[in-house]
Amino acid sequence: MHIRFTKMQGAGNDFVVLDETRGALGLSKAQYRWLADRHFGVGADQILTVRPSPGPGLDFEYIIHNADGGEVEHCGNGARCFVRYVRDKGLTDRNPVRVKVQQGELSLRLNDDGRVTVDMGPPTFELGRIPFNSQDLDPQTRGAWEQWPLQLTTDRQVLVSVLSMGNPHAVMLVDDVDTAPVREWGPQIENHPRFPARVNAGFLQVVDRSHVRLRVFERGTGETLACGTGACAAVVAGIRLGLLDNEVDVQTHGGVLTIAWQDDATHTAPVLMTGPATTVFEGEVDVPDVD
Ligand SMILES: N[C@H](CCC[C@H](N)C(=O)O)C(=O)O
Repeated sequence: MHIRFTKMQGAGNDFVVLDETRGALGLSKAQYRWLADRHFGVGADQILTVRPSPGPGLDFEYIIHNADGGEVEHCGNGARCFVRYVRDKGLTDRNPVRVKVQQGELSLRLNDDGRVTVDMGPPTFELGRIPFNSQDLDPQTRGAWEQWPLQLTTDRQVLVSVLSMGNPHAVMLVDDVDTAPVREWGPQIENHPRFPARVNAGFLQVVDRSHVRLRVFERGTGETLACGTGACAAVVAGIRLGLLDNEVDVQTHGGVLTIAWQDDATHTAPVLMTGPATTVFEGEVDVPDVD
């Protein structure tokens, strides 16, 4: 199948963007995986698809597939590229743009300085909705685990704060992200049996109350240069642990994301993420009928 695509990146998290506003491409999981493949395909962390509005009050539907071909609930860096794409392609002149994702709706605003601010919605802490499997735990232990951080047994005991930004995250505090065992522990946490849908594993170094460093071993992709939902999850965890103020610059290998969360006793305030979104090149390719 011959397709056109746009290559984009947000803080080094890179994407192939597909336009299905004039008709569905009907790609298979294997074809998404091929598009993401950095040797046999185009190469990307995720594949983003723009689809027509699914209903009133919404401008588009936003679909995300990981490099392993699996469809997922959310991609924060991708959301910033999404609004850059639909505006640059003349698919809308609205600002902000409202899009439907699996778990809800997002508002995406292109700022005058070229950065993009996304209202990522509120975090979710209820273990069953992350999802985090705690059925075998007695209610008292389970209740305690709701209070964070949770003990995970990998090849050693690790403490993680678990939450959802629409997609699942486990955030672990480390002294130095440069020496953190991301490649060793990332896959163990990603595939831990406590996470029936797997999980994105964040490694968070607190520099001061408004600056952190972060590496994320992403579910279905591996370590990326930046993870937008991971930056949101890490800052939310840091604020709830009393380590961070309510606006934080997150230094990733690919750039800086600014995350703001005005937490209160209900923990239901929306998380705002601001960062870059860049078009790298336009392309077209014959996607093979892989399976
Ligand atoms: N790997 C993530 C999806 C992409 C998230 C990340 N690229 C972002 O910017 O939020 C997951 O499986 O939930």
